[in-house]
Amino acid sequence: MTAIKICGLTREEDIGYVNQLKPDYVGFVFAESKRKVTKEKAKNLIQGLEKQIKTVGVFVNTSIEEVKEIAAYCDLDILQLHGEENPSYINAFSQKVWKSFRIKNVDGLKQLEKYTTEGYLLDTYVEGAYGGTGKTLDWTAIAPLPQNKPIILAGGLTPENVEGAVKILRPYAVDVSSGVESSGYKDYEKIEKFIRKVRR
Ligand SMILES: O=C(O)c1ccccc1N[C@@H]1O[C@H](COP(=O)(O)O)[C@@H](O)[C@H]1O
Repeated sequence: MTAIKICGLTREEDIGYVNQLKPDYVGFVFAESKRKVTKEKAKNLIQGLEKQIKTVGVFVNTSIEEVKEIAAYCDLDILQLHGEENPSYINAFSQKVWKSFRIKNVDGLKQLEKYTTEGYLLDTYVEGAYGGTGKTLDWTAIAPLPQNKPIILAGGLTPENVEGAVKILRPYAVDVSSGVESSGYKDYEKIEKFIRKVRR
């Protein structure tokens, strides 16, 4: 079954939503973003999270020392590196790493070959932005995905389009932030629908 990550949790309400709906992973953004949380806030939210839900910290070109400090402080399970981190950078951590790749077209998939990592996250290339844009990839243009790598599909997924994306690309996991928000906050109904569409 395709795993699900709900990214960009910022409030105690959000923790209540995911504890009920049980995605496999939830994400906390430590990079510059409208969803950015401090390590203290993230730790506090994580303390209220059901133990079976894995935690992912999202970082963009942060120093190794700072990522290590936040990961240990919040006891993160996975580090999602969403900037220009190079292949040697990702070997610095004891946690599992998901490296993000911003994809313009099928040629963008060549970047994955340079990295050996636990997960390969594909996000839509948007000029001047690192992620969380809500912009959708052209999935048919990048199909079929490399079968020898765990791919996490991200970028503009919504409760309406996720089923089609999974059918076309069969990723290991799907990752959503903007598509399950209303007025800038996580929306219970949208998260419920997103998870139902993936798992049915
Ligand atoms: O969510 C953010 O604000 C963010 C900021 C900087 C880097 C990554 C970010 N989020 C990740 O972006 C993708 C796509 O999100 P969306 O569904 O298109 O909004 C996803 O992997 C988020 O984890």
